[in-house]
Amino acid sequence: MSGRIGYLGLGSNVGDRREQLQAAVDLLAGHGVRVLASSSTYDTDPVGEVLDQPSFLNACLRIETALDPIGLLDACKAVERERGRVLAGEPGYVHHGPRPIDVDVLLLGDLTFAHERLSLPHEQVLARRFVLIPLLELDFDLTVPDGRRLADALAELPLDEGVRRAGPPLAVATH
Ligand SMILES: Nc1ncnc2c1ncn2[C@@H]1O[C@H](COP(=O)(O)OP(=O)(O)OP(=O)(O)O)[C@@H](O)[C@H]1O
Ligand SMILES: Nc1nc2c(c(=O)[nH]1)N=C(CO)CN2
Repeated sequence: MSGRIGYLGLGSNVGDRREQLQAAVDLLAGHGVRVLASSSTYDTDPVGEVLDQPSFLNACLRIETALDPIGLLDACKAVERERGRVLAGEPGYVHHGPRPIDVDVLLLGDLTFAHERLSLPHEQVLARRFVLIPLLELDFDLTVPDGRRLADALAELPLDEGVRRAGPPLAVATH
C-alpha cells in the first residue's frame, strides 16, 4: 500500500484495556490502514470534562494509508463500533466519558483539515501529555503542519497530568 504516513491515538479505560488496544490494532488492517509501529502503552490520569473515572491506557500508532481524511476517520469509527463502543450521537454516549476503545486521528501527513466531523491535526494534539509522550517515543522530531515541534509543546505543558509507562508496544504485523 502506498499512501500517507499518519498517527493515531488509542485509549481505553473499560475492561481489559491492553486487550482493547491490541484488538483495535488488529482490526485496522481490514479497513485500509496499515499499522507500521506502536508506542509503548501508558497508564494515564483522566483529563477533560470527566475526571472521576478509571485511569486510561493510551498508546499511539504510526500508520500508512491511501484513505482520504474522512475515509480514515470512518475506518477509526468502524473499529470503535466493532469493539462495542457507543459513538457520539447515540443513546448512552458521554462526552469524554469511560469507553472501551477510542481511536483518534492525530496527524495525517502534512494535511490541515477543518470539517464538522474531523479536525486535522487533532485539536488537542499539542495539549495532552498522554498523546505527546507516545508520539515522541515513535518520532522525537515530529512537527505539526505549521512547523511547531511536539517536543517543544510537551516541554511547555504542566506536569500535573500523570503519564506512566505501563507495558511494551502493541504487537504489529510484519509483512
Ligand atoms: N482528529 C479527529 N479524530 C477523531 N475524531 C474527530 C477528530 N476531529 C473531530 N472529530 C470528531 O469528534 C467526534 C467525537 O469523538 P469522540 O467520541 O472520540 O470524542 P471524545 O473522545 O469524547 O472527545 P475527544 O474528541 O476530545 O477525544 C467524532 O465523532 C469525530 O467526528
Ligand atoms: N488520560 C486520558 N484522558 C482522557 C482520554 C484518554 O484517552 N486518556 N480520552 C478522553 C476522551 O477523548 C477523555 N480523557
